[in-house]
Amino acid sequence: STYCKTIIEHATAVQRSILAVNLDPAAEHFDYEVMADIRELIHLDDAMEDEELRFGPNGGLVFCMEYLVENSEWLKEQLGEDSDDYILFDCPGQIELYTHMNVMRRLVNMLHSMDFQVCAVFLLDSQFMIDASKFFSGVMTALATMVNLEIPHINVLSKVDLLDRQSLKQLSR
Ligand SMILES: Nc1nc2c(ncn2[C@@H]2O[C@H](COP(=O)(O)OP(=O)(O)OP(=O)(O)O)[C@@H](O)[C@H]2O)c(=O)[nH]1
Repeated sequence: STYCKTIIEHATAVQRSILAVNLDPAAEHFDYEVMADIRELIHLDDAMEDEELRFGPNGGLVFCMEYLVENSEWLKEQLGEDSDDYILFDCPGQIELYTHMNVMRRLVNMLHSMDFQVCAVFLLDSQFMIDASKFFSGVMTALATMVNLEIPHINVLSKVDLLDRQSLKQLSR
């Protein structure tokens, strides 16, 4: 969400129009306007509070994303027909959606079928880069996501500003 906010602010400063869509059914707040919000279709609470479904947070989130893909007409309607749009989709953070499930891949396929050119921007906490086991975990997670989604993919290190001097040295190394 911070990435989306920052890019939208940058776009405004350079007089480009970038739209945003919230695809996180559990989002509590974000500091930018969206053209569509999955929570209007389904909210995580709907899946967790339903007497029949009785999902926990993870199962509920997967259910919501599958519900979105199965109700693709809703998203198509929200996105409209303007082919020049540049749209940021703020996606949920649960990593299994990207590494070994196919729901986000199905979402990508759906966007492709609507003639969107889709690029993944993978945010990785820079803390992951300064410790050997976390480094491998972060790199392998990014790789699994690339293999799973099969689209152009940009890895972005976030929270670099929070690293201390020692960690920054480690990061450059
Ligand atoms: N200092 C600093 N804080 C950051 C940075 N990126 C994110 N944060 C903070 O980290 C917290 C989580 O960031 P979000 O952008 O909400 O992360 P998210 O992945 O959208 O979170 P979910 O809603 O769980 O999907 C917020 O308090 C942000 O202000 C960064 O680059 N530097």
